[in-house]
Amino acid sequence: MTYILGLTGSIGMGKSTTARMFEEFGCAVWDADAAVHRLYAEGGAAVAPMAEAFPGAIVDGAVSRESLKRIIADDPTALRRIEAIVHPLVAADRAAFLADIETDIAVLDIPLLFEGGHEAMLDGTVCVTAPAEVQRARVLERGTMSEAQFETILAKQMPDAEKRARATWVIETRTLEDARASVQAVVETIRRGMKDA
Ligand SMILES: CC(C)(COP(=O)(O)OP(=O)(O)OC[C@H]1O[C@@H](n2cnc3c(N)ncnc32)[C@H](O)[C@@H]1O)[C@@H](O)C(=O)NCCC(=O)NCCS
Ligand SMILES: Nc1ncnc2c1ncn2[C@@H]1O[C@H](COP(=O)(O)OP(=O)(O)OP(=O)(O)O)[C@@H](O)[C@H]1O
Repeated sequence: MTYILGLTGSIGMGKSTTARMFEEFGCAVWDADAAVHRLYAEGGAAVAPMAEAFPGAIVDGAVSRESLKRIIADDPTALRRIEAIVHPLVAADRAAFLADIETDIAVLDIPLLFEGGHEAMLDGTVCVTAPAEVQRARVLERGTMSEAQFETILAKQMPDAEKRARATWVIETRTLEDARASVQAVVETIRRGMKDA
């Protein structure tokens, strides 16, 4: 039996970094953002439907994130239409990953886990968190997003406090050492529970 653990947290809270730690402890990880990257790449399943809905978003046979960000900035309702195309394709990618699992724990890194109503398919959830000013500084330091783009994404996400309240476990991502210790504790708790069950 595989324990299916959802991993979430708001933008820049440390999901990808924490997901790699779960890998270090022997969990298989599926990353929703990485799935979107595959779908947007040349030959990816999202290219044709996106080309139909947003012809201006296609550059060199792939969906361009830079173009999409401009489209969303001009028309915030575009994000919903993008999601309607992308999310069913992401769900199919996730189902293919889950069909092939050989580890005792599978981690699904899903930015919009609670917003998307994915809890029913999960055995437990982890929310990664850091103070709001740390989050803002991390996202803006990356230099891939303007302050306005950050605000648009943030406004669409469930507040951090609500995510923390809904999660089975909360992991603070202020330091790598503390986060790694928390990941280890979660993995051990799950493995103990599986042995007892
Ligand atoms: C808006 C886009 C173009 C921004 O691309 P960019 O490369 O700059 O950022 P990236 O994809 O790494 O997203 C950064 C973070 O923003 C947040 N975010 C992304 N998409 C969304 C969304 N639809 N709603 C709320 N938050 C989102 C997530 O926390 C994500 O980790 C891109 O995220 C996109 O095409 N999103 C629509 C597809 C989607 O819903 N993806 C979410 C994962 S299923
Ligand atoms: N435990 C931690 N201690 C210190 N810094 C961290 C920790 N976790 C993540 N970070 C830093 O925070 C930034 C964001 O981390 P990461 O890319 O993992 O977040 P994310 O939630 O996956 O982001 P996004 O939602 O944008 O995809 C990175 O610069 C990373 O180095």
